[in-house]
Amino acid sequence: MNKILIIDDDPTICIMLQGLLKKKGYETDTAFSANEGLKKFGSFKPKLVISDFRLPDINGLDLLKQIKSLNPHIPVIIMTSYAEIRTAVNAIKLGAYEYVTKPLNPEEILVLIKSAIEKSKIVEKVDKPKKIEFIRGKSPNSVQIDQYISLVAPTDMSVIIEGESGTGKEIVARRIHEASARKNKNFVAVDCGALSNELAGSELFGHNKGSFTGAISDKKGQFEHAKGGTLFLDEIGNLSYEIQIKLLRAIQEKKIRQLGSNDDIDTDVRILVATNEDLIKEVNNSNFREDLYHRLNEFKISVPALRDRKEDIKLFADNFLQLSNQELNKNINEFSDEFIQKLKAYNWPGNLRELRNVIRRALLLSTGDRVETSALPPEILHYQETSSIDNSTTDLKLIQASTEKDKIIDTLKEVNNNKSKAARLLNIDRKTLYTKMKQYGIEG
Ligand SMILES: Nc1ncnc2c1ncn2[C@@H]1O[C@H](COP(=O)(O)OP(=O)(O)OP(=O)(O)O)[C@@H](O)[C@H]1O
Repeated sequence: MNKILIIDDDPTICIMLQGLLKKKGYETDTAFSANEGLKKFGSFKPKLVISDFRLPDINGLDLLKQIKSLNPHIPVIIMTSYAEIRTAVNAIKLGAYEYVTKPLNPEEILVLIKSAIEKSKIVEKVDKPKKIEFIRGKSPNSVQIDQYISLVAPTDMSVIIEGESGTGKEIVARRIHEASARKNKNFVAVDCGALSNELAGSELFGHNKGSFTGAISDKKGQFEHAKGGTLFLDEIGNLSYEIQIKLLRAIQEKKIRQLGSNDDIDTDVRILVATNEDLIKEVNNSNFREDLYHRLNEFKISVPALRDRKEDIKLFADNFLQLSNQELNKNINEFSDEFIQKLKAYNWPGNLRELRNVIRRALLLSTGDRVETSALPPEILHYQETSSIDNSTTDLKLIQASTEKDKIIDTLKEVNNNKSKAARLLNIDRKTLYTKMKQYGIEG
């Protein structure tokens, strides 16, 4: 039976989820704090964790990091409020499987849990990739990505795929693999964002029994699993300098060495990497090796943010509606015009992942034969009024506030939410930064 650990300090949520999951045949356990959750993680050995973001002791992101360092393959679903969507996006960068917004929708949870557990079984077995539903956009940006994919796929070139979280970088990588001569071999995706130094070495290159505490048996690395196929390294900027050196050697010499071994193993993999940082900046800051950067940068694809391809929103929304209809066994086939207008007005910090989630949830909440704006979360429904300013406004104070807010959000993103760094770059003190974040409703 599949075991699920629920972590939330709100007993009502725990009881609700426990009841729901038990009915569907899952075995569950609950914890009311992160520390209790970590303890139960060791003893209960769940197949999936669903955790609140706001916990009384450790915040959800730190808990996620700790869980991932114990088991990088475990799917973790983070529960959050809509106002915390940027944090949810960060959770995805750190390897969370998905986020769900409160109030929880039971059907949404069940659909996510089912697909997360199925997907984690695929990872365990390192199966052939599942056929993916890639939606081609029509905007000039999207058309160009498609052209780049067709151009680079048949070659064996390494590719850097850059773009914000949720823009579809992994899907682009899978598409490159599927259009390449390696398509009948494995596509192996490794989330480097969630790996500690030691784990990264063993995950990528494998290890021999006894090479470090906890290495109880020999283990093949993902390089070997991807033999003949494609290795996709997500969040590449997160790898330590030491691992970067090993990776460079693996690419240059086509040889790897398992941790604790003196023997070389030949490799034949195509490397695709993704990043949502500016890798050049990381090279200039000496966080990323320049030689590795140039090796990887044989070709670069920049996947645009959804807000920069708004012409595609209707197309993506229609496709996600069809997918959600299948997933949820529903049959609602259109949106009201106002619904689409609201989608176009919003700024989509979580990009396509957020759009897909919003559509799935809207479908769940819809009872008529059309999806109406009432099924939108308040953040999107009221976006124009609260979060952005009309281009035609002449109110200088409003313009100044909006620019300031955007600058703070961008800077925080740039420095991975490090408040001290952000304050320094913005030339204000930390206290002022916190006051402004509170004033503009920016989640930290
Ligand atoms: N072109 C596309 N066609 C269909 N679905 C897409 C497309 N691009 C993105 N998506 C959807 O958005 C979700 C996020 O995509 P993906 O995981 O590839 O993004 P990412 O940029 O790799 O995210 P992260 O930076 O968080 O790893 C996918 O699960 C998929 O549902």
